Amino acid sequence: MDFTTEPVLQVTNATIFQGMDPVLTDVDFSVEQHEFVFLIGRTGSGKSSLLKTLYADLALKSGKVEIAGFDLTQIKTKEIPFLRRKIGIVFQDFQLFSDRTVAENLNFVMKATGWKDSSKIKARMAEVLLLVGLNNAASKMPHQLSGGEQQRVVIARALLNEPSILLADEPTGNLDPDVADGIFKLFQEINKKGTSILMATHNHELLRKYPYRVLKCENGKLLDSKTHDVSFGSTY
Ligand SMILES: Nc1ncnc2c1ncn2[C@@H]1O[C@H](COP(=O)(O)OP(=O)(O)OP(=O)(O)O)[C@@H](O)[C@H]1O
Repeated sequence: MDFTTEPVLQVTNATIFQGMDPVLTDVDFSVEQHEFVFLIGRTGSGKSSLLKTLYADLALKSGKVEIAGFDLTQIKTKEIPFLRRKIGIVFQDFQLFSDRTVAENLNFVMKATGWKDSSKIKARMAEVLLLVGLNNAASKMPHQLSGGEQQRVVIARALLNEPSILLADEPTGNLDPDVADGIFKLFQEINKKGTSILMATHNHELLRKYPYRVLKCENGKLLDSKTHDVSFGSTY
């Protein structure tokens, strides 16, 4: 557990690029430890591009980003796996291997992130599966699980290394409303235990129901509900 009061994420005067094209300019915001923040905006407005920049999938070419103790202006390719140990990622592009059991999926990530002791691996695996309410799923194949259960495994996987922040891109996107609600509540529980969450969503219901801070991508800028009047009516 980190007892400092530094923000877990600080973005200063950054430009977010896709190739040569700037998607968002003058991006300035920080996320404090324990904060839950929604990221909204129309399709194509730059939410995924911003999140991808934060976990160093897109290069930071301009401005400064400090996240989970890493400075992305200075980060070297070989350091990126260490960064990703401290950031939990729940993204459409980070799906489960369909030909491996849940335990094998988790084991793969643990091995890739430096876990060696098999009893510790087993214990941590059991812990994260319990946390997401799937204590009996270790030996199941992904196709034996519902969409919501698979998403819970993805979340369990993101939690393996006790990240200080979770980045989630539309984590409830393809789920029935009831199942989506359960997944959202799981994010809230994780947040209450101390992990910051930055979640991109198009789900108006969530925004209306939960008055968390909102960052909105609009016209190439990032608006912050802390300092702007951010609308999230049906028009975005
Ligand atoms: N791989 C890519 N190569 C080039 N341009 C891209 C790529 N991915 C996205 N873009 C462009 O970058 C801009 C921002 O897209 P991005 O995916 O970040 O938006 P988004 O807000 O996440 O959208 P959505 O809500 O549909 O997921 C768009 O103009 C998009 O066409």
